[in-house]
Amino acid sequence: MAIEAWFMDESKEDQRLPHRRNPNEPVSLEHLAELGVLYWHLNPKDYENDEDLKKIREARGYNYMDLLDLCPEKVANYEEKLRNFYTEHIHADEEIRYCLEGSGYFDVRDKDDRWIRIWIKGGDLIILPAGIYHRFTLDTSNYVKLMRLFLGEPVWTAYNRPQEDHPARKEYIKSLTEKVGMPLAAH
Ligand SMILES: CSCCC(=O)C(=O)O
Ligand SMILES: [Fe+2]
Repeated sequence: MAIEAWFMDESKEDQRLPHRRNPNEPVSLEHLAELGVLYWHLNPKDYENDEDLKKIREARGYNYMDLLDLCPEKVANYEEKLRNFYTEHIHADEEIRYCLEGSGYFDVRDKDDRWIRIWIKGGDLIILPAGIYHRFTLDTSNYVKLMRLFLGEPVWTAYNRPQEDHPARKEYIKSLTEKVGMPLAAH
């Protein structure tokens, strides 16, 4: 089972609705990989003893881990946090999120600045590269439990758009043009 992703419509309706275009315009995992977005599906049941998760963490150096249970009872300044999550931003580092329960939407910008909506459910682990514009919202189920992973001391600082001069943004743009430029360089 893989995640589902699609190009968003332009409607300003409730952010927790799917916002699919009509007809639906799906986005493949390959397209996401071109943007530097990586994905795994794991078994979230016994995550503390999961060998697959352990391998990914070891391979990528994710020594830090914590859990974020996104519900009003467990999160201080819940509404404000949700507002910040849905404000378009970048980070200086990767954003790594593993969905253990519930579901939600990660929106990322593609090369042409279109929003792609990625529907995360239990078992989905995604990595957003440093410097990619993105945001997050709960869906209509209104609940998600996420594991946050990080390499080293965690830094959660969000830099809201525009950030064209931020080193991570410049580095990300460069990584995209390098990927696109490769076939041309062969001539
Ligand atoms: C709820 S995790 C995703 C939100 C986000 O983009 C962030 O924490 O930076
Ligand atoms: Fe983020």
